[in-house]
Parts: sequence; C-alpha cells; structure tokens
Amino acid sequence: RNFPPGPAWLPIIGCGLELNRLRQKSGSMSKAVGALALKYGPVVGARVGVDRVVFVCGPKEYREFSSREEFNGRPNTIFYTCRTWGKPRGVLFTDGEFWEEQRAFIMKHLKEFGMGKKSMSDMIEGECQAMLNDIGRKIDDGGGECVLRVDNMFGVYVLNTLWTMLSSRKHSPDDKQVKHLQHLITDLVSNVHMDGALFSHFPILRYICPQYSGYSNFVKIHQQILEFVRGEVEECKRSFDSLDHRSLIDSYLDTLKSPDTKTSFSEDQLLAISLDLFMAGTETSAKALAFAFLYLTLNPDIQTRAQEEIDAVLGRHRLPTLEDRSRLKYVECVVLESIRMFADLGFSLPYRTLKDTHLNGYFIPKDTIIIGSLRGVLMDESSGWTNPEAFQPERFIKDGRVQIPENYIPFGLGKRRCLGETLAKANVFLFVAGLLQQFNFSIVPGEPPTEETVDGMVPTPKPFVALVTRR
Ligand code: HEM
Repeated sequence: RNFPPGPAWLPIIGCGLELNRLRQKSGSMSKAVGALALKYGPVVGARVGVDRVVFVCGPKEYREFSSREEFNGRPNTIFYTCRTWGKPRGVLFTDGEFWEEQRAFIMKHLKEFGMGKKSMSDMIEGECQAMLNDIGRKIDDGGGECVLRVDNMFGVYVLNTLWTMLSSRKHSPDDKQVKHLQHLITDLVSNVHMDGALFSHFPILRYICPQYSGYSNFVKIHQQILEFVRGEVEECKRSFDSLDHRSLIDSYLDTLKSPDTKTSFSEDQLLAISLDLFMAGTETSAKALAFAFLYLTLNPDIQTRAQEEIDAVLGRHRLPTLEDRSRLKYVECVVLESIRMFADLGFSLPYRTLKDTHLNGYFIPKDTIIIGSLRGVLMDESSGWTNPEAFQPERFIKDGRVQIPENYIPFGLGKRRCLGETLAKANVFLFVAGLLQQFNFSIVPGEPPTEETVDGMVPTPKPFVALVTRR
C-alpha cells in the first residue's frame, strides 16, 4: 500500500531482529537507522512487534512532518501510558487540546518563575558556585588534584536549576533520595529507546514475563519518581499562600481551586507534568554537559582556547553570567558543538499520525509512530556539516560571528519542540564557562576516556574519569 520502504517484515516480530542486528553492529540505534536511510532513503518504514514505525531522516522531510498538524499526536500505547496510571497524562506523551492547554500553562509559569530571565541566570550561577566549591574541597583533600567521575557529576546541580522554578525547592548534591532517583533514570533511559521496549512491541509479554520484558522495572521506576514528586507537591501545599505564588506548582494548585478550571487540569496531571519535567529536563542537560567535558578532556587545545577567552573577557575573579555570552564566542561554540554531539545520538520524541496521510509520496496510515532522526540532520555531510563526526567548535564561527546553521535542530522543530531549550543552553554555557574558568580537566594516566557511548533514550558517554586541578 505504498508504505515507506524498509527492511522485510517477518511474521510477529516484524523487523525487530534486523534493527537489533544493525544496532549491535553500529553501537547505536541512531547509526542503525542511519544505515537503513542509506539503503532505503530519508523516510524508512518498519514494523517492530505490533508497532508500525516510520523513521524520518533527512532535514527536508524532518521539517515537513514536524510542521504538519496530522503528525502532531503522541503514541498512546502501553509504553507511554503505564507510567501514569494507564492514561495519557503529563506533557511528553499527550496530544490534542489536553496537551495544548497543559503545555501553554507550563511555558507561561516557567517564564513567570524565571525561564529566560536574570533570575534564571542567578540561579544557575548559584548552582555552579556550589559545584565549584564542592570540587575545590575535593582538590584540597587530594593535595592539589582529584579524580572525578565526570559522566554523572552534574545531576543534582542541574536538577536544582529547574526544580526552583517548578517547586521553589532545592536539593543537596548529597541528597540520597534524589541521587538514587537520578541513578534509576540513567539506568532506565539507557535500557529503552524512543521506539518503545520489548513489552510494548509485544504487549502480551508483560503478563507472561513482566520482569524479562522490562515492564516491571519500567513501571516501578516511574512509581518511585511519582512518589518523590508527590512529596514535593505536598510540601508546596503545606506552605501554600494564594497571595504569594513561589513556583509553577503553587500556580497549578491555585488553578485547581478555580471553578472554571479546564478539565485537563487535575492533581494527577500536576504529578505527571512534574514527572515529565524531572525526566526530560535533568538527564538531558546533565548528559549534554557530560559530553562537553568528555570532548574538552580529550581536546586540551580546545580547552585552553576557551580558557584564554574567559581570562581575556572576564578574568578569574568573577563568575561568568549569561550577559557574558555574546562576548564569550568561542565558549558559546563549545556549547553548541557539545549539544550537537549529544543530540545526534538521539531522536525526536515519538509522534503519532492522527489520520491517514502522505510523506515524500509514501502512504502513512493513521496511528503510525513517526520518529525523527536527529543524526540524519545534525551529523550528515548532505545536511551541510563538514567533517561532521569531529568535535570542532569553530564550525559555528563565520566572519568573526557565531552563526547557527539552518540544520542545527538539537531541540527539535515545530509546535512540539523542546520547551526547555533556553534553560538547557544556559545551564550548559554557565557550567562550562564556570568550571573552565577555575579548573583544568585532563586525562588520568592510563585511563583515557572512550568516545564510545551508552545507547538509549538519552545518550550518555560511557563512565569516565578526569584529573581535575586548579588553574
Ligand atoms: C541539552 C538539553 C536538551 C535537549 C538536547 C533537548 C531536546 C529535546 C528534543 C529533541 C525534544 C523532542 C522534540 C520533538 O518531539 O520533536 C524535546 C522535547 C521536550 N523537552 Fe527537551 N531537551 C533538553 C532539555 C530540556 C529541559 C531542560 C527541559 C525542561 C525544562 C526539557 C523539556 C522538554 C519537554 C517537556 C519536551 C516535550 C515537548 C512536547 O511534547 O510538547 N528539555 N527536548
């Protein structure tokens, strides 16, 4: 029926085995999909278990689907609803009017409590200062140097920059519960991918072998995060003052009291959006930072060039602020390039077609899952990138100015593009600039970091350490 071309579908399993084989061979799902695109073109059709999936790999095709209303749904199968009491809830995996109302509320109130404003910069600077102090203490304890596990060192500091807007609360980097939850999320997102998991491709498996199919663990981890956010909401309720809202949660609680509140608003929905923001907002920025420091550790010349710029523009005695961004051009390019190297290993969130439609001349039936490949847009010479696999911050400088190419879309496109882009870029910029201003990151003799990554929903560098000294 003119469905997009792709690997042959075997009975019951579809192309699951072929996708898995390519993923094992190439080391990542994004490279596996890239290999399929080379063979079948920028729109690849597949079936995995019960799910019909279309991968969209070229910039033109990505732009097209993400701008068309009929592609704008989210899948509503068990993988996406078992996180939230069997119903589509939250903002990541809802659609239609329900999603529009909730997304608009989140954006309005994140802005009200700091997003994009000076208070956001102040908040990140505060977290960056806390991190500098913590690392400084470790260096002193180590007699002038310390070895840090870099891939997972940003978690709680980054969480706090979002959490202050969401709940007006902050957590200590040593908070055992938060660290445990972040550990669970890292584990979770490295074991599932955007196209689902074994239990969603073959739903019957969740009854036959809930452990083996990943179902039990998936639900358990989401329940633990929901318990945590329930505690945060209860804390906000205890000190709630309707005349003095401190955070998005306060504003939501107030909205729930109003007699003309829209039906998409409920206390369960508040828990679900907090869960979604916790998951979408912290692991992503923390791992983008991990990629930044992976490449800075591997490329001392790039690190030195960024440090020289920081010294020349603001010296060593004042922490960088967002106002310095336009003058710290090379650091800004390091940030853009780090986010590119992180995002190219991932995908858009999954979309769902809301009616029968066509893309690139192919027929795509209603309820097909559509996944945009960011690698196809961010890591391909045909998308305008020269030597795309290399970490080269200077690719963003043209005629002495920072210029962002049209195909730089690590935050997606269209109505469903990332709503945390401003916060994410500010976090990566301020932590990179702040840490490089004070410290050198170098390879621990005999333990060089590998560029290999852990493949999952949120890509992660393989665990690595760096030797950290004061400058
Ligand atoms: C470097 C960090 C980040 C990257 C690379 C990133 C990237 C993305 C991408 C590619 C999407 C999918 C867009 C699509 O479906 O087409 C997305 C969606 C989303 N992101 Fe981010 N993100 C980052 C940080 C954040 C932060 C800090 C927040 C929280 C404030 C956040 C919240 C969200 C939400 C809620 C969505 C779903 C939007 C919707 O479906 O309406 N992200 N992000």
